[in-house]
Amino acid sequence: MSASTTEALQARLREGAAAMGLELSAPQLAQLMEFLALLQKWNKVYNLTAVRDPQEMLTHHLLDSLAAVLPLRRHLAQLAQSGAVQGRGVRLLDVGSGGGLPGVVFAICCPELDVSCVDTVGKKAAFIQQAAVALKLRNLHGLHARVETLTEAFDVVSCRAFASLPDFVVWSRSALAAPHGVWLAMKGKHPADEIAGLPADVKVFHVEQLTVPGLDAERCIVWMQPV
Ligand SMILES: C[S@@+](CC[C@H](N)C(=O)[O-])C[C@H]1O[C@@H](n2cnc3c(N)ncnc32)[C@H](O)[C@@H]1O
Repeated sequence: MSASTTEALQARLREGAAAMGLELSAPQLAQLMEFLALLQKWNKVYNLTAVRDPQEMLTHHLLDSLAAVLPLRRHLAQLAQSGAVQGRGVRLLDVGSGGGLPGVVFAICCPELDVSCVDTVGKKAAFIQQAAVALKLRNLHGLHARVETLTEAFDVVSCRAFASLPDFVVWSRSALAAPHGVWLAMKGKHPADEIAGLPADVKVFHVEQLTVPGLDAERCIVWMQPV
């Protein structure tokens, strides 16, 4: 990327974050830009995303993932207040993370959170490990596994563009900490049919509309918990 392209992207990132009311430090903005460059550089090798244009990567991947950060920060604050995770850090599992979306963005924007990105494709998990080293993110880990095989307990289990809500919760249930664990599913338009197909012991407690600057599309988070 040329210096002028990088500058223009950086300005759009800063403006997008500000439009969402998201406070990011200068080092966090720099890490997000570096992550974008890594995605661009390694996409051909690792086949991380079908999106190739850096401008589009910024809106469709970075800003789209950033839209979930304020809701996530709010949930982390509630979790801390509840005392459910006293004496340890909060752990998040990003399922089918691919090139690290939204997991890497969460790890950058929430340094107190320990983020594991799981994917069945080994080279994608390897890319996450490589990104953790390059971006000096000690709170980021790449796991090469099928989510169904995980048994470690995570306080938040997220996904974006992964599977239907019923498949997501059934496949990742063994990785959700009881009783306080929640699922955070990033979706397009309100997925009423998928919600209707959820197992009876999973409750949707909030469908949160999101606005992504520069993206003319419906977005929401479906928050769920076991009952
Ligand atoms: C469409 S991609 C989405 C990637 C990323 N979350 C994003 O928003 O760009 C779905 C990813 O899920 C992974 N995947 C599919 N089944 C899986 C499973 N059972 N466990 C873990 N990862 C899985 C695939 O390898 C793929 O990388």
